[in-house]
Amino acid sequence: MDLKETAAELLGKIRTNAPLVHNITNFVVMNSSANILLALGASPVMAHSRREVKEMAAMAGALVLNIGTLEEKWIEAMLLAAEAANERGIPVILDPVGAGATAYRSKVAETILRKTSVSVIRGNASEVLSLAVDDVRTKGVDSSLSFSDEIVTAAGALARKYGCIVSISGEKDLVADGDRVLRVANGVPLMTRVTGLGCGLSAVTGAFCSVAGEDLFNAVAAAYGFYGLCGELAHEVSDRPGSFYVAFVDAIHAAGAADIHTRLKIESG
Ligand SMILES: Nc1ncnc2c1ncn2[C@@H]1O[C@H](COP(=O)(O)OP(=O)(O)OP(=O)(O)O)[C@@H](O)[C@H]1O
Ligand SMILES: Cc1ncsc1CCO
Ligand SMILES: [Mg+2]
Repeated sequence: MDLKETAAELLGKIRTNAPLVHNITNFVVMNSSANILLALGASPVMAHSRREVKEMAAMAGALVLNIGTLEEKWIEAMLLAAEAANERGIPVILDPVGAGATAYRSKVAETILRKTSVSVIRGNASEVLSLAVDDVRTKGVDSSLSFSDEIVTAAGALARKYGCIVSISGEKDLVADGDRVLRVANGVPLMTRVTGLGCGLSAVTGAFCSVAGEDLFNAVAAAYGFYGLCGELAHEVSDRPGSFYVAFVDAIHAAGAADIHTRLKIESG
C-alpha cells in the first residue's frame, strides 16, 4: 500500500475508533495538545499522578511522554506509565523537549530511553542530536540547528541504539529507523511561531501509532505528513500566529483523505 493510502486509512481508523491517548506532558501544552487530539478524532487524557498512571496507560492506545516542564515526581510517573505500556505492547512516544539545553533534561530523556522501551522519539533537530552525540547544546526548547548529513546519521544511530523510530521535525521532517529514512516536506514555517505545535505533533504521532498495528514507521511518517498539510491548509486562512493556531485546529478536524491524496509529500532517502 502506498503512503497516501496508509495515511488515509489510519486517519479513518482514528476517527472511527477514537483511541485513548494518554499524555504525561508539560503545563504549556496540556490544553493545546488535548484540543489538537480532540479535533483529530482521538480521545485525549492528561494524567500524571503516580497513583493512577499505570492504570491509565494500561487502557490507552498510546502513551506520550513529554519532558517540557519536568518535576521529580513526574519522572517516576513517566517510568511507571511506560512500564505498564511496555507490558501490553502499547506504543510509547517520547518528546525530549529541551534535551541538550540542561544536563537535567538530557539525563532524564536518557533514563527514560534506557529503562523503558520507547517506540518513537519525536523531537527537533537540536534535541535529537544532543541525545545522539555528546556536547551538543540546545537553546531553550526551540531548535537552533537545521538539517545536515550529520543529523541524518545521528538519527539512524540513535534509532539503532534504542531499537526505536527517531523522527525529527523541521523544514523537512525526517523519520528514521536505523535502516530506512523518510523525509516529509509538508508544513509551513509559521508552525514554529505558535508554542507547542511540536508537542501537538508528538500527541498526534501517538494517535496514528495507536491504530497502526506493527507498522509504526509508516504511521509516524503519515502523522507528520498529515500534521504538516494541516499547517498548509491553515496558512491559506491566516498568516498570523494567533488566528493561524485556530485555523490549524480547524484544519486538523476538517482535513480528510482527499487532502492527503492531493498534498501529502513523503519521499524516501
Ligand atoms: N521551517 C519549517 N518549514 C515548514 N514546516 C516546519 C518548519 N519548521 C517546523 N515545521 C513544522 O512545524 C511543526 C512543529 O515542529 P517544530 O520543529 O517547531 O517542533 P518543536 O521545536 O518540537 O516545537 P515545540 O517544542 O515548540 O512544540 C512540525 O510539523 C514541522 O514539520
Ligand atoms: C515553551 C516551553 N517551555 C517548556 S515546554 C514548552 C512548550 C514547547 O515545547
Ligand atoms: Mg518540541
